[in-house]
Amino acid sequence: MARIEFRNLGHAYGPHPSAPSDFALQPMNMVWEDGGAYALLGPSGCGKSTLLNIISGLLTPSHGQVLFDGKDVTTTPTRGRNIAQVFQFPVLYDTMTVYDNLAFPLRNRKVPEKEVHQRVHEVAEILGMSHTLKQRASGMSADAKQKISLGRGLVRKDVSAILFDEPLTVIDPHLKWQLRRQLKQIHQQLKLTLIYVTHDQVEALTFADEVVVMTNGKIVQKGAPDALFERPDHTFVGYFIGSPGMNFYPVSVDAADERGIHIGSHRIELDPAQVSVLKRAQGTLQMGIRPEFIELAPAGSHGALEADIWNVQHLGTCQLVSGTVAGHPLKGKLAANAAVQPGRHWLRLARPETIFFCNDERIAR
Ligand SMILES: Nc1ncnc2c1ncn2[C@@H]1O[C@H](COP(=O)(O)OP(=O)(O)OP(=O)(O)O)[C@@H](O)[C@H]1O
Repeated sequence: MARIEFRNLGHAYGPHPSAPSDFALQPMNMVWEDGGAYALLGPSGCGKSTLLNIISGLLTPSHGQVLFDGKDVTTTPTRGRNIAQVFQFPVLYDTMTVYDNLAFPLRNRKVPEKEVHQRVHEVAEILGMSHTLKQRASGMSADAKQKISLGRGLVRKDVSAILFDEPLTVIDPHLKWQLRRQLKQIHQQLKLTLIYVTHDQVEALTFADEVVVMTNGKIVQKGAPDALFERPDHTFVGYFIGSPGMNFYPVSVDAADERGIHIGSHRIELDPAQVSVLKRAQGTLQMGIRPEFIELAPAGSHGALEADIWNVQHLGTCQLVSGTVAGHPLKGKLAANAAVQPGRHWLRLARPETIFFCNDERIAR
């Protein structure tokens, strides 16, 4: 396994890039630690495949360097990088048995048959495929074939990293959940460097130790799943992670007011320390609060505003309320036993978990 480092690495598909929008991947410095389990999460077109293809060597970056354990591999082709890849759709030999498919990457590297036998059985056991080893791949379901592809990615112990590009797309939802857990276990047992590309936050958050969130060719945060939820560094992370995502409100400050801020024409009281951070910031200010942290509050109380709630949905463990506050949309997850019905209610929006952003970047929590 390897430590992978990007040094000022970026990529533009067209010639002579100048503006940030010319880059599919904005120049960045970044380290993927040896043995780390990473998820690369972002919407379609944000640059995930470009980044993965640069690591695997399918694409040479237009800017900067890629290093594996300190060695510059920027122009080294894929076969010289010792990378295993698992794609969205099964890549295997239909006419071969499951055993021979799993053994292929090892035999290709001239691994002794005894070791092949041991490793194939180990991986088949982990994936729950031991009973199918003698079957031909051709007659198997799409799920089973993709499991074989996963196995082919996992079978070699000597790879620098294993790259997964949305590997569970064709898998049935129940099996998806099982496989995600298996992949996590495999990582814990084997300590492989795994990079898992997905646009599905549940997949990313359950699989990875560290989630790397991308938008518009830029990494906006790299962190543990709970950090992304509790302390998003960027409004995009607040919006993209969570279900529903964070609520955002535009904020203005008044030089003479040390204890409050405004959302439109509505004043909300904050701690003076928070107000002073906002006053020093130069740029567009926003307040972000996750639906999970909103609570009912007494009329006119500290940190609260009056909201117009037009829908209450009982979800068993909580009540999902939808409405508006100060003319902006609001989603809140209130306690299952909270006394709430459609109508006007005071809600506490400024809480210890509330985040303030300036020009989309977190400046205070
Ligand atoms: N071969 C190419 N030539 C020109 N532009 C490209 C090429 N491949 C990708 N792009 C552009 O680069 C940007 C990033 O694309 P990329 O495929 O890396 O995103 P992605 O996050 O992997 O998206 P998806 O999840 O849809 O695969 C997009 O704007 C895309 O249109």
